[in-house]
Amino acid sequence: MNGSTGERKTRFVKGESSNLRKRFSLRLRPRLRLLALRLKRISIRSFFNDVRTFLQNNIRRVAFTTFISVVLGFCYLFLKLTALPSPRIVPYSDLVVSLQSGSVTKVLLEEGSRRIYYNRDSNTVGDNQISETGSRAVYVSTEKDVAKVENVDNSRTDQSSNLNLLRKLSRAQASVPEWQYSTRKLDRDEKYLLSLMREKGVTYSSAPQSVIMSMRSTLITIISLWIPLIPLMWLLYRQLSAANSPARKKQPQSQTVGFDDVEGVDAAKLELMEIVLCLQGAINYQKLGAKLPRGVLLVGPPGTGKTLLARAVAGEAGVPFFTVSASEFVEMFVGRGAARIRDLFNAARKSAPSIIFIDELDAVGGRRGRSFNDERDQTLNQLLTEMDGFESETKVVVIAATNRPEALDPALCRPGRFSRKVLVGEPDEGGRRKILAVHLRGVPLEEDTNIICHLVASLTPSFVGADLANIVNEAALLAARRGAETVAREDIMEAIERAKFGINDKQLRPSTISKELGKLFPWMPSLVGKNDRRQDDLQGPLGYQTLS
Ligand SMILES: Nc1ncnc2c1ncn2[C@@H]1O[C@H](COP(=O)(O)OP(=O)(O)OP(=O)(O)O)[C@@H](O)[C@H]1O
Repeated sequence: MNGSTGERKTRFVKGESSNLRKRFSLRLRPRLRLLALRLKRISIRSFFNDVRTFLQNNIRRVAFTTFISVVLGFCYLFLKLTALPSPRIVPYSDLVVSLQSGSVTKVLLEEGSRRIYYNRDSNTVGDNQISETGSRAVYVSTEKDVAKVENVDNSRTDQSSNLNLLRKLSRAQASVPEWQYSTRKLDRDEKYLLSLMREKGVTYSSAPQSVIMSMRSTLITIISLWIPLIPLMWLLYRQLSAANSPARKKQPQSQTVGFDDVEGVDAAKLELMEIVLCLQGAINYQKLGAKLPRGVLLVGPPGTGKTLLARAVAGEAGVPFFTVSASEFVEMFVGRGAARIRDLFNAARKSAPSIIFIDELDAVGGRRGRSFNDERDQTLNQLLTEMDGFESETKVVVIAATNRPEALDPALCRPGRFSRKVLVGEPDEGGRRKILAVHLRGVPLEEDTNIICHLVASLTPSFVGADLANIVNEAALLAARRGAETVAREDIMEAIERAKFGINDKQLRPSTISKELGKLFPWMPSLVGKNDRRQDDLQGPLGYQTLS
């Protein structure tokens, strides 16, 4: 019986180990093979190349991180090397009681602080105090330990405990501080303390804190203060660096847009033409004692071409053009927006004659005192000051655009600032025709451009320049989707329909989408084939199978 159970056991163990081996071969082997393959593919040279390119791209960050790590490393080393066993901190009354009992041997009064260090005669220290002190006061018990060791040695009852005690003793001696106790001095008690020490014949002296120790405590204070401040500093740094980044620094742009590119806003064009002529010096306004208009405010609904007009002014005048959106001045930190306005105007003054264009002026030019946003008010004040600060001969014109002139602070619109307001309204039919002609310039049409312009202009009342530009673009895209060489009338009609009513249901039908996708990606038979076959309830949410 026993033999058979033993056999079964060995068979069972064998079976288990073979199972394990199977599992190993099934799970681990392929993985190991894959890992080996991957490791083979990684060449050391490419790895070093990657590291080099990473370092080249992030040299500043790497240098900064290394510097911080080295500094922290040094701090750690310094703290570690200068670490001394600290004395036990006790209440002031303990010092007085010890002095009275005559157990104090030596006292040091630290200069420049209220700290007092003292030592006691260890023979008079009670057992209860030793246990109380814990790890810090192991040194207090050194002599007692010696006595204990001797006793234990004599009796030779337990050699291992003897060894343990010896080890403990050596560790204790290594951590013996110069001063056993430390306390804080009480105000107006020096006289009593001194008289008590004299009376008991205690050795006392005073000394300044050692340089290393004062450095150590300063370092600890700095580190403990800075660590919680780091996230805040990081936030501040990011804000400031974002504000001062080269991308944000205003560079003048040379414009390639001219008045020929802006149509349907003839009255506004005429007004601005005068400024162009003044900047070019074609009109001698100074001879008659006139001043160059400081600011021009373009007012009108969105998409009517205000930005385009401002660009055209710069393009026609051939002067540097500084363009900003007023929302760029809205900063988190008080004073940053104002500083950026100052920078912008300084840069424009340096490259005068020049044009500054501020888009969406209402973002900073809203009435002051309406909100608690002090930062915005400061930015606006700075803008007002800068516009006042132009000398009469400085040829810098500020053009601003807004859709909400009623929201602007009245101080912005007074003469000398944005005194000239130019309305850029919705174009009439003739205007729309001209705008379409501008945008159809580079588009190959099946029919005559004039006919298309007339047709589209008549079908799009209340459309602005941006809408018309969008219609032309959509039509071209639809034609490209068809694979056509030219834009047909149908494409334009569909683009108008889309602009007016959005993309309709008919176009969104699954079959339509699959057909369109099939046309766009004819090399994907899976897409075309499956979609043609599967127009039933098994289709995906978009009416076609997934590409995978
Ligand atoms: N009068 C126009 N002539 C030609 N193109 C125009 C005209 N108006 C608008 N566009 C087209 O619309 C686009 C957007 O126009 P733009 O940015 O100048 O409008 P905006 O009035 O400044 O709008 P917003 O008030 O929203 O900033 C232009 O890039 C241009 O293609």
